[in-house]
Amino acid sequence: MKQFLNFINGEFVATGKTFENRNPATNQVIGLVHEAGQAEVDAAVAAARAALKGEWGRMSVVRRAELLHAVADEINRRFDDFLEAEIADTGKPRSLASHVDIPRGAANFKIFADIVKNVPTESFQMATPDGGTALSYALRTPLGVVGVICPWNLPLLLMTWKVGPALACGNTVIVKPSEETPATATLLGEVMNAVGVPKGVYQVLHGFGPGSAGEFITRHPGINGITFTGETRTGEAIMAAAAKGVRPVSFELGGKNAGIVFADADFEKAVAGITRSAFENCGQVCLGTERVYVQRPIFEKFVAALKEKAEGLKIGGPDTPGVGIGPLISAEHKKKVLGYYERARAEGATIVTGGGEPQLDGELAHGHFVQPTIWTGLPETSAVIREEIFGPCCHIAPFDTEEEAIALANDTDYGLATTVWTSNLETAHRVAARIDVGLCWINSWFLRDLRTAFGGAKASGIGREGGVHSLEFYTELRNVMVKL
Ligand SMILES: NC(=O)c1ccc[n+]([C@@H]2O[C@H](COP(=O)([O-])OP(=O)(O)OC[C@H]3O[C@@H](n4cnc5c(N)ncnc54)[C@H](O)[C@@H]3O)[C@@H](O)[C@H]2O)c1
Ligand SMILES: O=C/C=C/C=C(\O)C(=O)O
Repeated sequence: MKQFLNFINGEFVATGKTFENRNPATNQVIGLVHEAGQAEVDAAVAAARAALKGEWGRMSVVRRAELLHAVADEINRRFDDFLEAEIADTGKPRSLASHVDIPRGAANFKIFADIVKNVPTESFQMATPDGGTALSYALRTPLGVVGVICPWNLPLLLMTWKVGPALACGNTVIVKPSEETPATATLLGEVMNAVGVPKGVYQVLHGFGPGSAGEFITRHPGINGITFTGETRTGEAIMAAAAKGVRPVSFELGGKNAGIVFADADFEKAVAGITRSAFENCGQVCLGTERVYVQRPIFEKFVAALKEKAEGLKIGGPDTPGVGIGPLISAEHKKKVLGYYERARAEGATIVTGGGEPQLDGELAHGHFVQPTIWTGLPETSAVIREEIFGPCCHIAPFDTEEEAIALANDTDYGLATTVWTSNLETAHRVAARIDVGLCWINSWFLRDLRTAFGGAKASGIGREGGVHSLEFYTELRNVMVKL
């Protein structure tokens, strides 16, 4: 049985207190994960602190950048190892993991290795009251030891999206992968050792949230900042933990994203785009669309077209030929999603397609599969329209005017992402300027320029990461004033 060990101070550490890791496509146990306790967290914080005082803390930004490029190159050299690990942990289609998850795992190190070398800091000259002059300049210094708490939907991508800039800025990191997906974060420990990243710089502690490694990390006084991606309510708990010691937090949280399709949109592109945003990764993407608003003249045609697309998605495991949609991450999450399917039925939704479980056989018979599902006819107050489901489902409603579409899209506690489809650029820019989100895609979805600001407004997050924005969180900025 494969053992997923903690990675502390350059060593892989068993604790003997283990929990099962299962493949979501088969529900088979694929390994045992060694849960870290307070002692392991204390040891990791001490090692991270020592690394800051040692070779890593003295390292030039150019050398740090070289090491991060070497990490990216080693991920690419071991591409298949990371691919197999991610697929086993998530059950997602091989094509998705090989085109999105693993390539971004490497790219997230390269982009920040380059940014951190080339972004200047400010400097000013001033006339002083005594008739002299003064010069001020800014210095960026590392935040220190950063806690990185990760979700299970894009395990390597989302973990390295935080670790990349944190290390580029000279911090050390203690990573707590989701209990559902321990594999790629653990494998990255081998990469760090192989390329020569000093011990204690990158560490991995396995476990859960409350009463386990997650909480122990976020409450530890030796942690100087916390970056977290996960559910909004978890963010609230972590924010409370970070309050003691006034530690800064960077949050990427939940969403209930709208897709707005105007009658003048390129119809086929809009259908394809909403299909991806509703069903990719089995709907387990924070940026995904669970609320679709379609201008009335094309509403019926659009519903029929999305139904056809959803029913054309082949449900299966990572290597099922032509697979279009894989499993949900766990039996618990499947129960949650099916609960919403039932609530929609109970609230009188028109079930355009789906609403239940597919029948798969062989090794997939016990996987956590659900049908891609589309509803219409519910009021905006219904649970499936108010609450994040995080599954392959969406509700479609008609609208008449631009004003109405904006009001519908904004009527949510979340503010993460919107995707807008129109051929009128004036409409596109007007709508983008009035939607209360961190990310607005026009005639596209999940198109990513890593230099841009990424994050959510309202209950979807705190702060922005990406490009130079990551430096704002992962460094302290000191102003030095020199009297001349
Ligand atoms: N905004 C984004 O960029 C983004 C990206 C991916 C996922 N998400 C969100 O993440 C959620 C799905 O991921 P999930 O189910 O893993 O989220 P989750 O909040 O259940 O767990 C995320 C991580 O937090 C840990 N955790 C839980 N409680 C904790 C606590 N009290 N203290 C410290 N750590 C704790 C978990 O062990 C896990 O590692 C969805 O809501 C999705 O919208 C957001
Ligand atoms: O599920 C959420 C996806 C988040 C994606 C990113 O953070 C990214 O593309 O950098």
